[in-house]
Amino acid sequence: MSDSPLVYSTPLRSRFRGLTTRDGVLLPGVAGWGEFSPFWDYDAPTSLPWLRAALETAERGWPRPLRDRIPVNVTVPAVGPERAHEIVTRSGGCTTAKVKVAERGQSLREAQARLEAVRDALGPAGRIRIDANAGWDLEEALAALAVLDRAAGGLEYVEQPCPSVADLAHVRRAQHVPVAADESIRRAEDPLAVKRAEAADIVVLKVQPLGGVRACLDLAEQVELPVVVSSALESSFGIAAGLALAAALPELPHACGLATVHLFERDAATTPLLPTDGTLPVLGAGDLTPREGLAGSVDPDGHHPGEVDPALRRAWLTRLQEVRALAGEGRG
Ligand SMILES: O=C(O)CCC(=O)c1ccccc1C(=O)O
Ligand SMILES: [Mg+2]
Repeated sequence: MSDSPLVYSTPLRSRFRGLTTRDGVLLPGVAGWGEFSPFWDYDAPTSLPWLRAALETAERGWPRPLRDRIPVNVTVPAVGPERAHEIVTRSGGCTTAKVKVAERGQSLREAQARLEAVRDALGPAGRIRIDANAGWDLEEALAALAVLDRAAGGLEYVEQPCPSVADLAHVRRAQHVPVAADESIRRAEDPLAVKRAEAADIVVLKVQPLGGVRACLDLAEQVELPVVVSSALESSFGIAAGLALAAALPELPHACGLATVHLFERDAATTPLLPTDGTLPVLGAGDLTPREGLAGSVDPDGHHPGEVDPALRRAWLTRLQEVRALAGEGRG
């Protein structure tokens, strides 16, 4: 195993979270390669749990799994109905779809058409959940949910309809679609506020933003609500950590949001974690191998003709150093 960090970078097949590319670092360790890929708009303190998660994977590995395959949802970005239909049809057998709604600059009609297309592709037995990424106020959420629940032929749940915990609680009481909390957990000072306010039926947990598999297991135990493990739009290395969490949870009643590697044009691993029969396999921390292209072989002139822009590679190594320095302070 190489002993220096590797940087990956890939175009996305569809715009996602306003992004058209995704990149990150793989950190080597005795247990395997850990992914560190905080979004570029996150500062060093916000990126600290992401580093803890990467170091857990690289140095310690993961707790013992209780299951060996994890049911996953196909993730449908805020695309047009034809593309949405195609994504679901080519999902690798997923019977649950998670559809992005409340996209800035789009109308409710566009979300409605997307949901109709997804229902058509899934058939009547499929499950459909939506993610509004906190894009609605309370009034908009209630109006949109009535329309979208009908367009989807029934919703499994709505993820983060509104920004505030108080509004999540209100949405939950005012209509029948169950509510899942995402940003209210991973971006909150106090992730247990959701539980105290009875603001959600389900919590979405993400390994990197929440500081690792073990930190998420602790949180799941405290919050006492069903968990859906989801991706932070990571390469297969980050996804494998999510699968390890899903595999270690005492109960897993819902499909997880870990089938996002299809959104990458190039994964960072030699064997991408794409679903078959609607599930992904649970791996060990050392089971994935970085693709050759990431290393960027050094030619005799000292140039790096690898696929990753040298300036991007330097930017990641600088960022890694910054967050590592912060982690060191915390310990001292
Ligand atoms: O849950 C999924 O199916 C995919 C993951 C996903 O939607 C996501 C990916 C990156 C950043 C935020 C989110 C989100 O759930 O809001
Ligand atoms: Mg979400």
